[in-house]
Amino acid sequence: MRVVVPYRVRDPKTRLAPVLDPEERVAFSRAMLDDVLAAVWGAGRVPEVLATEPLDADLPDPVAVDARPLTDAVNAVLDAAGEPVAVVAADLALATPAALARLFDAAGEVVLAPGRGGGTNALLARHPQFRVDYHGASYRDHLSACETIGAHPVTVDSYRLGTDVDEPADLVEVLLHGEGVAGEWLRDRGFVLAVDGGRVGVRREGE
Ligand SMILES: Nc1nc2c(ncn2[C@@H]2O[C@H](COP(=O)(O)OP(=O)(O)OP(=O)(O)O)[C@@H](O)[C@H]2O)c(=O)[nH]1
Ligand SMILES: C[C@H](OP(=O)(O)O)C(=O)O
Repeated sequence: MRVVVPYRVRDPKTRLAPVLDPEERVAFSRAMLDDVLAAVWGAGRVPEVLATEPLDADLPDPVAVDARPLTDAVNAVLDAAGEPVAVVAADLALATPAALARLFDAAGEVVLAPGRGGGTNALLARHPQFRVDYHGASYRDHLSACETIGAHPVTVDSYRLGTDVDEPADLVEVLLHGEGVAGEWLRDRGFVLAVDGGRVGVRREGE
């Protein structure tokens, strides 16, 4: 089984622009990538980064470069793989080896780990005809794709795999549940939990 981690190098995490400047979004995105890669290694697998352009820093992991949009780049891997392929998003800052093992070890022709808001945060394609269709309600689209090819989808119900960091509100989860460098990165830059009555958010000290 291969494990592919797609990663958008330039101008990542634009939905975090309200709280991070462009340079910070690059650095935070990279911290989350490092956490995901460490979790894949910890699960006993070798992660293959699928980057939109060459990464400027050396990585112990194989890096392939494909500038095509996410869906096309991942489907090109599936077209050529000839073996099961897991795809794990690089913004799963809560991913742990144990959480990923639930995906990697799950039985099924197509295993899906949905994210909040309808996305597909991670998947494992064993069925040779399965192809991805990311963005929008991709989880629903992937279920439909399974029906079209006659594959039985299995869903991994995981809080850690279900938490992709897209919006400022998601930073709460990283501060509370992250076990890697992304949480440290936020704390080092003054991000703290802000509890106001029944609401939990984040604020940046000094702001
Ligand atoms: N290889 C590749 N990876 C991508 C591409 N778009 C997104 N990704 C990665 O896929 C994961 C989920 O995508 P998004 O949540 O949309 O990440 P993003 O595009 O940086 O975030 P936004 O700018 O807020 O949409 C992230 O880890 C991205 O790095 C792409 O076009 N190619
Ligand atoms: C990869 C994509 O992420 P989103 O754009 O939904 O955050 C998806 O989950 O389909």
